Amino acid sequence: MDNHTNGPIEDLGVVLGVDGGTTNTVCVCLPYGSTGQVKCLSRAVAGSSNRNSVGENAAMETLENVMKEALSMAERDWSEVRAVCLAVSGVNHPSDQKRLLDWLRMKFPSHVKFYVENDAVAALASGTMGKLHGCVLIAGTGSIAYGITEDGREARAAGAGPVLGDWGSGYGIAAQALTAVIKAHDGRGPLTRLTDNILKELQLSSPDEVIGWTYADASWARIAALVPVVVSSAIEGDEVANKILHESVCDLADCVIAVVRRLQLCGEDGKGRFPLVMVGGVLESNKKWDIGKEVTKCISKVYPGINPIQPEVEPAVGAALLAWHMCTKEGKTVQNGT
Ligand SMILES: Nc1ncnc2c1ncn2[C@@H]1O[C@H](COP(=O)(O)OP(=O)(O)OP(=O)(O)O)[C@@H](O)[C@H]1O
Repeated sequence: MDNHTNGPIEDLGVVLGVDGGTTNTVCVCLPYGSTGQVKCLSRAVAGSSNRNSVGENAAMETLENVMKEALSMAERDWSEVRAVCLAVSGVNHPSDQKRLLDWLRMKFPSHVKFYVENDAVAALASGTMGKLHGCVLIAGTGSIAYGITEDGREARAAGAGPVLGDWGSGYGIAAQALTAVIKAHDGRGPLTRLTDNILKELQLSSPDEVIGWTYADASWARIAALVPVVVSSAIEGDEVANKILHESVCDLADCVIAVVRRLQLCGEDGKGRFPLVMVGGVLESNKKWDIGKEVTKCISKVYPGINPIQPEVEPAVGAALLAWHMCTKEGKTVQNGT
């Protein structure tokens, strides 16, 4: 996005990038033809836009409102939009994409360019500054690995929810820790410091109360919030917590390895270099038990050419950069008079 001109910047309109999650939806507005560093004109936040969680109508209403708000905060209107990238969780199938594309076409003038994808794509673009090549691993409440080759072949692993094998996610780690507490209590498993540490965190006095706590509200994010307790228990030397974390590291690494293998992102000899963007609270660095670092170590035993990247911008900016790149390509076409 570097521009080496010194004169006034011509106003060429704006692009919108939307990162639509299960909890939050973020929309950023970037000036098209902006210079130097990525500089957002505005940033708006709304609730869930995952149609699987809130239903189709509510999801679309959220998307429309968040784009409207970002435009209004930037003092722009719909007619100035050049391109829109919607990267939304729950977009898993071409029919999901088509529904959103049809909807966007009704909202915007016909010259506007659209790009609709799963939210993992925006996370990848946030680490590669809009270039679609490489792999992204997301480990937050849930987990997913997504990869794309320079010629546009895509693959993903996990991301289907905890019931369908998203081990290594925040939910996966915390659910195993809670299970270990119950097993230790009823004699099926070894004693573990997780018991005292989790009881203290939840302000409960006995493992029996943990059962009531989980039934009271089994939302994935509430359970997943216990991961830092598992990490601190492992740092204290607890074997059960350490085993849970080591197995989770392998599960997360397996997701990336499966995607890289299917796409041959490292070339046929497995030694080529490729960007691996790492996103999500579980991969945040902890000095004494760094899950993200252990995952990259594990992957690099199989694929030594990984280039781990912690993005400096948020996924919504990644989505806006994808929209921006789409315009750039299109801009060249327009200048050529086609
Ligand atoms: N320091 C830490 N070390 C390890 N895990 C952490 C740390 N801080 C937060 N977490 C975990 O990160 C997870 C939340 O991450 P994040 O905010 O990226 O997820 P999310 O956006 O809610 O979920 P998703 O990406 O699945 O939509 C929780 O499981 C939380 O316990």
